[in-house]
Amino acid sequence: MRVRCDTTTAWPRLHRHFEQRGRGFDLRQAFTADRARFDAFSQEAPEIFADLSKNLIDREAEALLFELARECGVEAHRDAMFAGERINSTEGRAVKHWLLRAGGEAGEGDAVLVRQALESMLAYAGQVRADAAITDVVNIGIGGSDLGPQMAVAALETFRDPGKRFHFVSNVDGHELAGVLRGLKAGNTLFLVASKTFTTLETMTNARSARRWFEEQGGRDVARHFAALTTNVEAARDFGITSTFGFWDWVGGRYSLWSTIGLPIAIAIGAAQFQDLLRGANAMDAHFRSQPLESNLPVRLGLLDVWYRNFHGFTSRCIAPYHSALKRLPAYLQQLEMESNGKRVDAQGQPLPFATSPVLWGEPGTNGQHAYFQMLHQGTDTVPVEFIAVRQPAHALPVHHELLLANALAQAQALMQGKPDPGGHRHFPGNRPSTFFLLESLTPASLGALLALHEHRVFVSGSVWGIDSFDQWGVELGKVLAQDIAQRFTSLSLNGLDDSTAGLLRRIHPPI
Ligand SMILES: O=P(O)(O)OC[C@H]1O[C@H](O)[C@H](O)[C@@H](O)[C@@H]1O
Repeated sequence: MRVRCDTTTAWPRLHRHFEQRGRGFDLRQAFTADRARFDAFSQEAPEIFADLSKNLIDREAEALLFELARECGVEAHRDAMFAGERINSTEGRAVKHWLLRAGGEAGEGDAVLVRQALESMLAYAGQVRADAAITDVVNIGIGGSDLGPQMAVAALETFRDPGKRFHFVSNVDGHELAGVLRGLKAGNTLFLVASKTFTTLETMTNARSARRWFEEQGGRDVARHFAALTTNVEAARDFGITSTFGFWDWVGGRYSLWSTIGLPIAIAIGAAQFQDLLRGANAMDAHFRSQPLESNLPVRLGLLDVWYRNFHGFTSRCIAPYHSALKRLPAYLQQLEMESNGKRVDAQGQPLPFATSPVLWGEPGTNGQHAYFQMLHQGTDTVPVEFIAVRQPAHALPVHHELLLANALAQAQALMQGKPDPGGHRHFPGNRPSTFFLLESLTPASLGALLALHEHRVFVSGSVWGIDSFDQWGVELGKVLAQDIAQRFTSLSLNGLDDSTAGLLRRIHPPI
């Protein structure tokens, strides 16, 4: 039974605790008063060590948050997801992306389908890897059919087949596709058309243009040069693609990199490494399913997110990966969190009287330090920062890695400690919160664990808020209106349009 957070007994107690101890909380004093704070607020999880101690939270608040989670039924909700119940209630669907990485276990039903789909995808990836004529792989997809694979292929660059280049075309903006096509030869290119629904305007437009280009370039064998990754295999066949790799409606788009949507990753890193990616995620699934709330990293993070959003009132979170290969991680996490929890009603459609998803944003460090960290240190808003650092570099350049890690540590330290200066401009208030994630090295397994950690953390806050984290109705209206406006380019009609849209359209398309 799901219980919305604001109807629990823990909720008003958290409010009271925040007024008494949370609002004026001082990190520096907290460390002085509690020599065990680092240990109490550190958490080991598969592949990841997390230091939560530099956050504006005390043990009492965290204890109340665990009570909140219990009252909200977060554990039962989690178990319902892992039992395959239709917890995506507004779409009437189960949520089983975790099954895609449950690997190897004897199973039946969907588990068998998963294994077959994975085997055929990995076999195909192997063929492509062995095919020296294919030098360029172009993934055409958007949203979940782009962000996950693009992020992972970049993150795992050191594991990549050096004989192939990877391109990601997502935008309907023809500049993107045209720019990629310019450098390609039809005979050496494999296009992967990635779309869960196989109806998405951007992807279908790009796929049609890619096929036209392929034919115009004298490309023949469409079967060899195009593959489709989709739940709508029939539509892919109608499009003329015979190499199709299916998945299921119980895999949400933003949770789909573990499915056949992960084919570009599998081509890039090979079957064994792709299996490691799944294994790492699976280890985090096991942690999330089995650890008591008090030592459960996704739970601790998800509850901290609730504490910050609903009590401290923080509106955003900065993602600072101190690893340049994680450059697409902030964009990936934006979709994961903001599309999942950017909701203003609960699962029953009732308006929520409290805030939900924060804004996520960020860039790799140290670059961000020379751009917007000014605001993080001295701006008027408090923005919790999440550092992601990797202990072992994958290069042999001396000096760089120590400097990189020193900077990550120093920024977290500076945010917390601050620096008094009566002069004003040089004053750093400090007491600015951060979380520090440390991976031993950036591998398929640690990446898998990091991503699953974030999936489950988003699950936890969404669960406390009582929302359906697995639908995305908010993306529909713009799609419908875009079709209407696109038709006006030929109908030349402004009927029924608001004055601003009509005025702009007249400027863009003068005959209207
Ligand atoms: O994979 P597709 O069906 O093409 O969907 C691609 C993306 O577009 C949709 O509008 C949703 O906002 C995303 O959740 C989805 O990942």
